[in-house]
Amino acid sequence: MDPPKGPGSSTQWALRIPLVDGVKRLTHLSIHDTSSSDRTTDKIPTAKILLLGAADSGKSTILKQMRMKYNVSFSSSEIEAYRRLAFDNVIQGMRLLLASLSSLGLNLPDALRPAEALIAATNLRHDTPFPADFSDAIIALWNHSTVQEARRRGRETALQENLPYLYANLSRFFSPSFIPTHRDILHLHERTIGTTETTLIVNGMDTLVVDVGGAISERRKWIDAFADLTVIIYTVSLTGYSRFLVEDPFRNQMQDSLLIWDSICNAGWFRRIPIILCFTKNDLFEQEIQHSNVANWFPDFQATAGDAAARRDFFLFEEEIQHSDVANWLRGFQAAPGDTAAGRDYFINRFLALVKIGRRVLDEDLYIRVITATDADAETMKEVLDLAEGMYCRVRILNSVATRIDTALRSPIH
Ligand SMILES: Nc1nc2c(ncn2[C@@H]2O[C@H](COP(=O)(O)OP(=O)(O)OP(=O)(O)O)[C@@H](O)[C@H]2O)c(=O)[nH]1
Ligand SMILES: [Mg+2]
Repeated sequence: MDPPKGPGSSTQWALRIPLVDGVKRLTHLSIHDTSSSDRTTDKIPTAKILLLGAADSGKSTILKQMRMKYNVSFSSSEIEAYRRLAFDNVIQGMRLLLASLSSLGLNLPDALRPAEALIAATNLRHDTPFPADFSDAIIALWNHSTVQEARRRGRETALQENLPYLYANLSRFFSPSFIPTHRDILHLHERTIGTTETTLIVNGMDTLVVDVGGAISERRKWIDAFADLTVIIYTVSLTGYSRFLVEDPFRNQMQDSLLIWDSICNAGWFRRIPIILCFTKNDLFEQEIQHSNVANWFPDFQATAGDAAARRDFFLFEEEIQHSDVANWLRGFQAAPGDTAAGRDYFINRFLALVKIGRRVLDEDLYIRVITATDADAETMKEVLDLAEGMYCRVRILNSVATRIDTALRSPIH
């Protein structure tokens, strides 16, 4: 019987040589590695999923969704850490807003100066509720028209995007009995430093999920996570088209993500590794595009109908995708400023255009999904997790083939 095709094909398996140290290995699973002494028939295989993408693109949020799906519950110390993170996100967000006022040519009225001073330097101590006297101060600041103007222009100052959610839930946060819900946890932001590894048990199989920090200074560490991959989820924030990097106020987030994608999608290293190209923040994008025209940032936005048709023709030439919904993604369009579908199509098209001819086939080793990563109930989010799970399962099937071959080789010949 032939081994299954795809990410677990025997050729690729044979090529899974460890390239760097520090992560769990799959080498003992190689069906070509019959000399390996530690290979036993009862070893449980490890699939490895890598979350890649620029900062703030939703990698850790997808990891949280995976933890929730596969019942890796949050410990009480993690919940407490998230509670304090909620406070930090609320206060830090307001401090950033206030700090941005002068660069935006705005002034805080004197009446709000005491409130500004109150929140200037505070952290929440372990197991203490949000300080009650902060509540009025922070609400007064948030509701003021100057602060709201700064929030609306937050893209100019790389302001965190979770503030509307946090401030809409403020009264609950200030309750002394506040415990963050899963939904809160999905909306909280903590920059990932270095690499985190989480093991999930998916259908009885260990699945290692590696989440990296997307900030520029973190990217040189990525290489340590590149060995033995089963699947990559590459995240792109759709709202990044009108925003700049926190570390570099002159670098557009979407352009930055396109640059990274260019090197990832065509890299020989990842040649046989399936990629789920995941466009996140669809909910925020739908709001953003209403008042921030894509063409202001990407001037060729209006003139892509011909390109879209050309890309579609190219992909449809691939035999495997007769049935695909690529046409939906890549149809020609007359883009209008607030046209959400046209905006999404445009960016998907920009990413596809970087895939070199013959490198990847849609719906076989390149999957494109648009999601709201903070929405655990959304079908699109569930679909991404199911898609990834399908890929771990292919590894499982391959391992059972490998195990059977191994058992056969070890059996005495009668
Ligand atoms: N509304 C909304 N917020 C999102 C979405 N995806 C991510 N976020 C929020 O964006 C912020 C950043 O998300 P993270 O998952 O921490 O981003 P990351 O890619 O891990 O960022 P780094 O660790 O810095 O590389 C968090 O506050 C998330 O809640 C989405 O689809 N919709
Ligand atoms: Mg992260």
